[in-house]
Amino acid sequence: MGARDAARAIDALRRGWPVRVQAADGALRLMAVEGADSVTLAAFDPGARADILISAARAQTLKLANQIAAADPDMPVLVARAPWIDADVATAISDPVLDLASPLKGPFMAKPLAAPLAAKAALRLARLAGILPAYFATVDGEVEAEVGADDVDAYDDAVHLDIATRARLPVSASETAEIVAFRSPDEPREHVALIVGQRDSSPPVIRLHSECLTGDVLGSLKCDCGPQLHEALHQIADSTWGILLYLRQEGRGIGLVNKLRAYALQDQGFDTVDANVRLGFAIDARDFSVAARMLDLLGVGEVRLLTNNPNKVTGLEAAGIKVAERLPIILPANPHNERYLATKRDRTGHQL
Ligand SMILES: Nc1nc2c(ncn2[C@@H]2O[C@H](COP(=O)(O)OP(=O)(O)OP(=O)(O)O)[C@@H](O)[C@H]2O)c(=O)[nH]1
Ligand SMILES: [Zn+2]
Repeated sequence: MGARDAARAIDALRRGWPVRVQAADGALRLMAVEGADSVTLAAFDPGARADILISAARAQTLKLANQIAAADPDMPVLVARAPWIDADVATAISDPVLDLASPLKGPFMAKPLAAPLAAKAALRLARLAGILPAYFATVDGEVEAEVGADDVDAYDDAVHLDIATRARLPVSASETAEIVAFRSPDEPREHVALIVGQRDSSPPVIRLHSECLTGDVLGSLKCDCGPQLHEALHQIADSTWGILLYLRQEGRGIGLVNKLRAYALQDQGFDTVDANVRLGFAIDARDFSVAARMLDLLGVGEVRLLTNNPNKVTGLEAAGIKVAERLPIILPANPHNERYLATKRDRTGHQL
């Protein structure tokens, strides 16, 4: 059933219920380590035999990666269950934020993965669910939801997006603005576009803004999102016409809770790139084809893009939108986001 199965599996995982992930090479029965306690773990795995599936990056931190000679550096790793590994120890194995507070005891043993494709799909599913990429893993037993590796990919597919509704929305940057909401039958995040000014045949000034609750709403000084959002709206309002696409890609696509985990790691000295990697995620998990699909639905094929991020330009172009011009959007740093901006410049290719 495609994305619908992925949606059910995501819902189950977030509730701490077991799911089965199937791929061409086999299946895994899984329960998220996040939120598991002795009661739910005993129900999932009465014999206390479930192993623990973690990301390659986490295995590396735990010095487990070289126990298994994997040709693929992104291959998840299965940590063999030992009698002393309970829900708390499994949480410590999974969550790098706890490393300073509770140094890991070990020794941990990695064991071969019987279904590597299923394991990889399980980690993709964790990102979509916004949970830590770590599971208790068995093969047999009851589950709440079953999902195939292809279903996981279908869930992320922007093609099913459609315009749900539109309305006039005067905003402080411009009284001539219209909001357009987009919906996908497959997943609940609702992206929106704010069209500002009088549409004509010239390419609009566009900003792709990825959601940042802390910056956009709370005025966080750790990033540049809030000021960029307002600056973008004003630059768009000063142009003939333009569109702000507000994309529900919190935390560069890892979700709010995982972004806040990344912040906790930044409090311990890691930068924004290393924090993501340490959690077991890609440096940037966003897919800008969703923005291209939104522009498509708005009948826009060519844009002038407000960004410092070359990946946004290539992402849009790869999805068929012509980027006639890149317009920089640079704002003064503050003492709290200086390092973040420097990391974007030095490690993720932002042109700052
Ligand atoms: N994972 C993670 N996400 C972060 C962190 N700081 C900010 N973000 C997220 O990063 C995204 C910032 O998005 P944008 O400003 O649209 O993109 P950008 O890649 O900085 O590119 P620009 O167009 O040049 O601003 C938002 O989704 C934020 O929630 C962090 O330390 N870790
Ligand atoms: Zn931000």
